[in-house]
Amino acid sequence: MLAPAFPADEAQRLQALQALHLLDTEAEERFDRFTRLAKRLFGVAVVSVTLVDAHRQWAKSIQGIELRELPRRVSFCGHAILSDALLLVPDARLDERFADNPLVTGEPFIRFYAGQPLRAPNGQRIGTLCLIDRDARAFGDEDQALLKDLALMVEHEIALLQLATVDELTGLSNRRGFEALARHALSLCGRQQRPATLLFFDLNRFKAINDQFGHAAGDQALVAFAGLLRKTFRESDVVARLGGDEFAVLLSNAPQTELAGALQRLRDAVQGFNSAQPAGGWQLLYSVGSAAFDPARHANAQELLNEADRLMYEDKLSAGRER
Ligand SMILES: Nc1nc2c(ncn2[C@@H]2O[C@H](COP(=O)(O)OP(=O)(O)OP(=O)(O)O)[C@@H](O)[C@H]2O)c(=O)[nH]1
Repeated sequence: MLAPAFPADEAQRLQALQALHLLDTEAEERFDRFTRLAKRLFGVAVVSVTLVDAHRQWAKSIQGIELRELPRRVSFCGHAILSDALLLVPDARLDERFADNPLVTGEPFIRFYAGQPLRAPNGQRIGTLCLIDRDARAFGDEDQALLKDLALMVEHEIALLQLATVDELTGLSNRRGFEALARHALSLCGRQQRPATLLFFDLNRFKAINDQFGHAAGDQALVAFAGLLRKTFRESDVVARLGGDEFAVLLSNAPQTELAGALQRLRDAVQGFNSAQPAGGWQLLYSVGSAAFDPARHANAQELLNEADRLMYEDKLSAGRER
């Protein structure tokens, strides 16, 4: 058996995959309708929209078998993402890469495999739309063209999803993206009894930046603040622009001590940014409210958000009084 190689740009590939926030999410009709359709069109045993993660492949949508996750080592799709072309294996027993693969010699006894790579909006190959069957079979030009078309439609769906959940200006999650990710993170923290904290940020005197320096400068300030948030918090924290000059960060599994450290790092980073601004230029100022998640008090992410918003407002009032 030949374990799949790692693409030369694996780090960027994984980054593109993670930015989509699709891994370990619930099944969704928008993808299931494609796998159902493909299963009917091609008459194969299994169809999957598979994502190839660092050490595993994970199915966002799968029909025909309950097998959501497999080690990347034995993955057919791991091979398919190494090129833009369809990977066609008419009979796995006759292919030295797969003949003694445990998925061929044992359950589910794969014989036929066809995997069309799926690309993220930035072009990185993140997974496949793939067909699997327990019988060897031919797959002619027409079938190949049809599978490619379906894969393009799945890519389109992924791009739409990204448009709907990502803030175009800053590249952070937007409010809708934040709500989906926060729901997921909070239910995990609730179940595992791990702490989670929500930070609500609002820029101070932001309107003045727009008024004095123009809208483009206002946009730059939003992008700069987003960059500082991203740099300060962990990859696993949810960082979002909720709208206008409002931002939120959800830290999961972070004890209060770590929170204080992160807030201090942000203050330092913002101060560093401001002192590097030209004299007479605009400055980044912000207020922040922090609310610890308590499943007994917060029924959902919105209630946690409301509390953090209220505390942010108190912070803003006291900053105003100081001025
Ligand atoms: N440049 C730019 N401005 C925006 C964008 N979205 C919202 N705004 C502006 O952001 C401003 C937000 O207003 P406020 O929240 O009152 O701003 P503020 O001056 O920070 O007020 P305080 O929070 O009380 O200090 C409004 O003038 C909006 O027009 C954007 O994407 N780009």
